[in-house]
Amino acid sequence: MSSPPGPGGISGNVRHQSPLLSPCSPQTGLPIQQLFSGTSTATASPILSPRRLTNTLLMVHLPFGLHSKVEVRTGETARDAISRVLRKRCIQPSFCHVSSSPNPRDERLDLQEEMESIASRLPKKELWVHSEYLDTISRIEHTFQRKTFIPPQTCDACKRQMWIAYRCEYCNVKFHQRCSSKIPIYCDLLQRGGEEIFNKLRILCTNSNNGQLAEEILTKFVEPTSPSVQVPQHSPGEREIQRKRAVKRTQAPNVASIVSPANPSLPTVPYPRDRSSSAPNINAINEENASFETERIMADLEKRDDVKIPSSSRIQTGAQRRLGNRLQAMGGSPCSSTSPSSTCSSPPAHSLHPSHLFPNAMPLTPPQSAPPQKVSIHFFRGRSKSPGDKLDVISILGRPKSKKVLEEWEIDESQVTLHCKVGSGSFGTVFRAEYFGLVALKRLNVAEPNLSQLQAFKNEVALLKKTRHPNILNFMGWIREPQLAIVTQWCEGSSLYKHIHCIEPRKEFELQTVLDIFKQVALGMNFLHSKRIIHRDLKSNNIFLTDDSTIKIGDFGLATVKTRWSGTQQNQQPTGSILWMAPEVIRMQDQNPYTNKSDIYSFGVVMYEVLSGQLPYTNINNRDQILFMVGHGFLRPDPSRIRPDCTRALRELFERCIKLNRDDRPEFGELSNSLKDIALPKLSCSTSMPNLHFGGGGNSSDLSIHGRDDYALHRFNDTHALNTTHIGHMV
Ligand SMILES: Nc1ncnc2c1ncn2[C@@H]1O[C@H](COP(=O)(O)OP(=O)(O)OP(=O)(O)O)[C@@H](O)[C@H]1O
Ligand SMILES: [Zn+2]
Ligand SMILES: [Zn+2]
Repeated sequence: MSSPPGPGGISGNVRHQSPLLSPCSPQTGLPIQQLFSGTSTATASPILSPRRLTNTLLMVHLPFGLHSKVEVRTGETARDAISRVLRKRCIQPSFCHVSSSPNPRDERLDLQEEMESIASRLPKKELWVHSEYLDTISRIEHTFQRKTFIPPQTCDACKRQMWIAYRCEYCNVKFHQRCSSKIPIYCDLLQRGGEEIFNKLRILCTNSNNGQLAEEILTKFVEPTSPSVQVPQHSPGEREIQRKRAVKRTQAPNVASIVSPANPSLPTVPYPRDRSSSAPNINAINEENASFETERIMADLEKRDDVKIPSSSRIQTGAQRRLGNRLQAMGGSPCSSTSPSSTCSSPPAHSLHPSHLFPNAMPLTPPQSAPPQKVSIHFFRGRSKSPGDKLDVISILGRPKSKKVLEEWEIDESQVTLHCKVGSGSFGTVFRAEYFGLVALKRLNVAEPNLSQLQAFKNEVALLKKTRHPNILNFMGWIREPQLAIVTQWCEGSSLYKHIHCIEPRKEFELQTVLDIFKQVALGMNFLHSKRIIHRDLKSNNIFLTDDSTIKIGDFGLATVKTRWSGTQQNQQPTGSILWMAPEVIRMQDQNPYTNKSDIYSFGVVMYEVLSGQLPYTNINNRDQILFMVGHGFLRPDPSRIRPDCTRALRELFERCIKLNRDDRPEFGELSNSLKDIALPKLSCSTSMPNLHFGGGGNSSDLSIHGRDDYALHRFNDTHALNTTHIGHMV
């Protein structure tokens, strides 16, 4: 996999300028002062140098307000050490220089020098990587506006048509809300063009270390009509665009006035920039213009001997090129340097490069040290919203009330009549309701979903739509306002949990019924797994028994929502009910411990509930102790509690499902077949184990919070103690 370059970077298949090379490159023609690029030097060979760590860390301040700690390694040059950090963040080293002060105009450091000796001279152990150039042409955050596109346009991420979507006012990247995780993290201001960027680049040309770069870009992109550049013949359409663009230029404000030398720590160029100074121009002509310009410049650059254009760029479409940074042609290194000291050790942030946008796109997560708000959902508020506006579902997904257009499977809540609250789980509250018949409406506990939560919700809804199976609870739609909710088929017959643990007098299923329940659950789960859906919360509470003796599995899907909803806790702590959690889920050592096999484990616990008529570990009042012991394999549901008429084959299946090592557990397909093969003795139950009629216990008062207190004890976050005398089985 080739790693994506950062702003101004080039893609991985281009011969790169190693940071090991010296600063004077005849190949690129870049100025000598660009210390990060250059030709080879005899000094500093980190391949041969010993890599002893000195235990010293330097704080390195990076462009875009990022920062990072850099390990000082014996024998490593500053160029190698800092390049490594920059590439991780998809920032092109050749556009940067380093100094020991926050002022970009202060003296630069010689990057041939070893980090160790530089560090010894720095009292505060701090370095600054400056790039006035990058800071002028890009920034870390976009400014998104929700827009209606008439006629529809193409999403830059998924390439599908879009009518209502988002567009960055500055770089013109446009995308469906659902595609937001695939757009680049850096906003490419050159995409917008215009007088402002033109002026800034002009100032850079004369005043900055990045002067030559700025000039190249200025002549190649922003000022195509400059006399130094041959302008190819445009079509009549292009000429019209050029004409309109010229008009726009004359109207654009003179940004020189925003340059403020008042603060001595700031350079005399707009650094940092003031972006509120001019109204953004987001008209379509600009977009088209950017596209023509980019394509023309790319074609022009391709003819140059000293510039290597990545082949991926040649086959890009106009839209991709708009997103891709034309600067990639101007020299620099790909992320995947051959230098052993400059490989990317962590997933890079988004860059402007199109290859980053499309396949293998990473979620829109800021680099570790980036201020989180910069890429947060708050950019989706748009400027037109009043400052006090709360970010809620409506503001993100909202449309004018008068023109309510429902999306696929979306239900208008005014069409639903709520009857009563049935109960609440870890991530929502369930209501019995009426929507063309009885339904269950689950309102999700989320007042202010962030973008990834909303996205997760929509993704989950897309999954729910695929689930049509007799043993899977029917999904009927979702509700946007006033609160995110899902609507499913109603199960009058109540859950397996209530049948086993709550409804009095306690009844026990006939063994044939037990087998039937297991078979149906296994069929439903096998179907879910065939659709690549992991339930993650399979338990007797989520298995419903209907009047016609059919089992329905509910509460699957929304799995991502279940974990993401808990925000930053996501990967540190399992959420939900602990008794059904597989040991590997409890341990949470993997990034994602949920697999088909963790569902199988949960099914094993359900088998235990049905076969023993009780919950596991009811003798242990301490939840942490249960977690610790189950997680380490010291405790498991006690097979000796299983009813005596249970066949050996069934018992063995149960024991396989709860194996500590998940590889030792079966899949639901195999389990289904094994259950089919189980033959029961003719007289399987005593008079103390009456058959259960699925329809029993199913009136609306039974459906209230009946049994919830009992059940709540087993939730992960509950602090009550358990108080029964049955024992768990120590392994
Ligand atoms: N489709 C349905 N028909 C009938 N009752 C339902 C339906 N869906 C949920 N319920 C009931 O509503 C209550 C709350 O369900 P909910 O899914 O919110 O919690 P849970 O499954 O117990 O816990 P969690 O969601 O944390 O796993 C439960 O008692 C459940 O049996
Ligand atoms: Zn899209
Ligand atoms: Zn942008």
